[in-house]
Amino acid sequence: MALNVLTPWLAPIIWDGTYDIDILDNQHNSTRIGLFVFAVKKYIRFLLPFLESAERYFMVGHNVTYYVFTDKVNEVVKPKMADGHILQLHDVVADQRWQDVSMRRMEILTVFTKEHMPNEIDYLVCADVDMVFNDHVGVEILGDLVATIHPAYFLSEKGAFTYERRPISTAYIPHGHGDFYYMAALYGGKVDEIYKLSMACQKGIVEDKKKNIEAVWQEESHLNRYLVYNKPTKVLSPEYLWDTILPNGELIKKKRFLAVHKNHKEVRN
Ligand SMILES: CC(=O)N[C@H]1[C@@H](OP(=O)(O)OP(=O)(O)OC[C@H]2O[C@@H](n3ccc(=O)[nH]c3=O)[C@H](O)[C@@H]2O)O[C@H](CO)[C@H](O)[C@@H]1O
Ligand SMILES: [Mn+2]
Repeated sequence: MALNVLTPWLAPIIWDGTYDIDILDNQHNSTRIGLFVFAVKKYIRFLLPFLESAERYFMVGHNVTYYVFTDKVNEVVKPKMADGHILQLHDVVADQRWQDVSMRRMEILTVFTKEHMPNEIDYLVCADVDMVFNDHVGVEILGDLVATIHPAYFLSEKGAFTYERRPISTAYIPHGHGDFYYMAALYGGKVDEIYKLSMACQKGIVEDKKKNIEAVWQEESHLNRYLVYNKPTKVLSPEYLWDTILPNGELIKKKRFLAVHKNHKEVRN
């Protein structure tokens, strides 16, 4: 099985060994990078390990601003941070359903990528909080529009991708369309690109809600729909999103960003 390093539209797929970090670090010596994360309700428990692991592995030596959104600003324990790193804490409503918390991220992104972030950062990286950095994740992931291949589907036939297949949803992707199944737990890009992406996804989410439907994988379905018709300029291999319970781990030499195992029922209620 050959693992591709280039998409059919000639965007690089980033694996260990495809880039020289010294060259890239130099190119980005004044780049400002944001990391956007929600830690709402019980998910606050994941925040400190997430941030501590980010301090160890994420954009080391660069300017980083963490944008943390939580309903428990007063409970946040701040990690020890490197010089030039900033932690911004923002209040966000706690939706009852975990699906709504997860989708709320798109709405917040439409606001922040328009009003605050353009003056503060050049690139934004959006992540799930129930994750830990486990190896280097650096400026090699920066690009205009960047998405990560879902680690459960990197060897799958397109027909097996769990895109939204109901035409009534705005996230609908017809059979035969689409290139990869991307996971919403890590994506990013230039601030104005994430503004466009979040606007499109949020619009779709709202339209679906009006019709009383919810895409099969919530905002991940809308993200996939957007990326079928707006191709990412860089694609991250499953090195950048891995879960140790998955098969084919021997193909993934660097496991850079790992899912934390959780009891879904307990943590979501
Ligand atoms: C294997 C699997 O089932 N994957 C799906 C599941 O991912 P996950 O099981 O990874 O979703 P999740 O429970 O991590 O929720 C996504 C993120 O929303 C935030 N959050 C969520 C709930 C909450 O009470 N508080 C909070 O802060 C938090 O940043 C979290 O990491 O659901 C997502 C929701 O769209 C995607 O569809 C994923 O494909
Ligand atoms: Mn998650």
